[in-house]
Amino acid sequence: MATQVEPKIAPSMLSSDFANLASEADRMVNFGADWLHMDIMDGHFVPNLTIGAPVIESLRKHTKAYLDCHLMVTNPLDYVDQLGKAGASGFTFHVEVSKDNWQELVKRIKSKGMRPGVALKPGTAVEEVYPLLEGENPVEMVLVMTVEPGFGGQKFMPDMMDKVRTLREKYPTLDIEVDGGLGPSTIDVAAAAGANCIVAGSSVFGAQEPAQVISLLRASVNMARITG
Ligand SMILES: O=C(CO)[C@H](O)[C@H](O)COP(=O)(O)O
Ligand SMILES: [Fe+2]
Repeated sequence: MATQVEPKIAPSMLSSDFANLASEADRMVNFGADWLHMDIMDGHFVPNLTIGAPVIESLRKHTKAYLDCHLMVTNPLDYVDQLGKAGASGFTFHVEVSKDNWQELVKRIKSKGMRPGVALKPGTAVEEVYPLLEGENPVEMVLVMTVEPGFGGQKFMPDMMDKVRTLREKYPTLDIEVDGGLGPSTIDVAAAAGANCIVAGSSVFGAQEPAQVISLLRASVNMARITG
């Protein structure tokens, strides 16, 4: 369906060469990335361990880019202050671990100058995020996982598009992000469902011409916005 929201193409730095993170970030911005997607994992919420606030702080010294942080951690509240200080731009926590404290989380995220978002795993019903969009202090983005969180390079789950469609119908101006298995062969269904923020790791970093993939992803979102 047609959307008024702008496309945001966010290469996932999980697929970058972590030993050269600053130059990888520059390369993606020069290729046309709007955001850089930073996957923060604690080895507990997901069976993988990646980066945390010290790496965000180091990267922030080298780039002005919007750092779209996806927190795959069991205790997101513990990360708010350090990530705010480190220079994160967006802070997206998982609904599965924040049912009891999301209001406090959102307030703290905003008070640290970051943009709050909520993510949901493939097995989580879309209705779970409604309260976070309707309260006094709503989140500003919903991230619909299209793979099980934890690793890059997995297969896109088309069944998740029902969640995207439902959210887009209910919230026409909401930023809806899809994450996992997005690339030239899967973008059209995600864009048609109403996703506007597109995370892509292996399809961008593994491409011969990453700039072409980024521009194709953007074109697909724009086309869906026009044709609805
Ligand atoms: O959150 C993630 C994994 O948990 C990543 O952002 C995601 O998997 C991106 O990688 P790819 O595009 O290769 O699937
Ligand atoms: Fe992610």
